[in-house]
Amino acid sequence: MYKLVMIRHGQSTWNLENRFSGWADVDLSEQGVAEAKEAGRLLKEAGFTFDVAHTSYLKRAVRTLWHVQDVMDLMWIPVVTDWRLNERHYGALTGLNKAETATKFGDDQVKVWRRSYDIPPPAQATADSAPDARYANIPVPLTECLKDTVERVLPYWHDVLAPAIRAGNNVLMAAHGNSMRALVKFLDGISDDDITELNIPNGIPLVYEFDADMKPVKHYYLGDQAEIAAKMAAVANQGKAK
Ligand SMILES: O=C(O)[C@@H](CO)OP(=O)(O)O
Repeated sequence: MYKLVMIRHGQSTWNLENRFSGWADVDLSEQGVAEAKEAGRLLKEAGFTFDVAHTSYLKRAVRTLWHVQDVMDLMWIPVVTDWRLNERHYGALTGLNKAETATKFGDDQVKVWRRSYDIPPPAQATADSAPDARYANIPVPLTECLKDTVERVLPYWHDVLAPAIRAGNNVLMAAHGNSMRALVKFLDGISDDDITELNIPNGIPLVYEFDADMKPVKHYYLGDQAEIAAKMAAVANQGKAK
């Protein structure tokens, strides 16, 4: 049985403040650290182990991975970081409070920006003025819709993750709400309309099992299912005016 375990980072400081994060490199909150450790505990308890881990260039995902590795006593495994697992770029919304943005533009508009498949948030006027060495050789976007994110995440799946899993490696991927939505959309064949209702909770391991053709046969979240459902609903509600 081939498996992939994905995990969205634990709560970040900007999740806590309810701000659009995108490519802003914000760290985990105290709760986020606790969620990451608990994810490691659940994975260990359920008997998982990993040969390699993949994560983004953003510290909230990297640090989540570190905590999981630490709790699982797997700090020695190879870790690959890649910008293609980054969160969706939130354009000009980056840093804004989600509820305040909904008060200003309406819940429906914010839902379009957060969850529609092919309508991007307004673009940043210009690229960030301070060049960041990690992005020196990549096409940094000024905004992204989920479709744009799919277009960078899927090559990573086909060229890197799927071959590694198919070769017999136990792979762990620590990433973000929307880079995971991009991969899940593909794996589960979710339509452009239905993907608008999918929300990924922070810090909960999501296990995918595949057949020999790498077609998903089963997926499930590890942990208390009622708590997970509540966390997913909370993510959906972040974009509503208070
Ligand atoms: O702010 C973001 O970058 C993402 C994930 O935290 O938020 P949303 O759930 O609104 O897409």
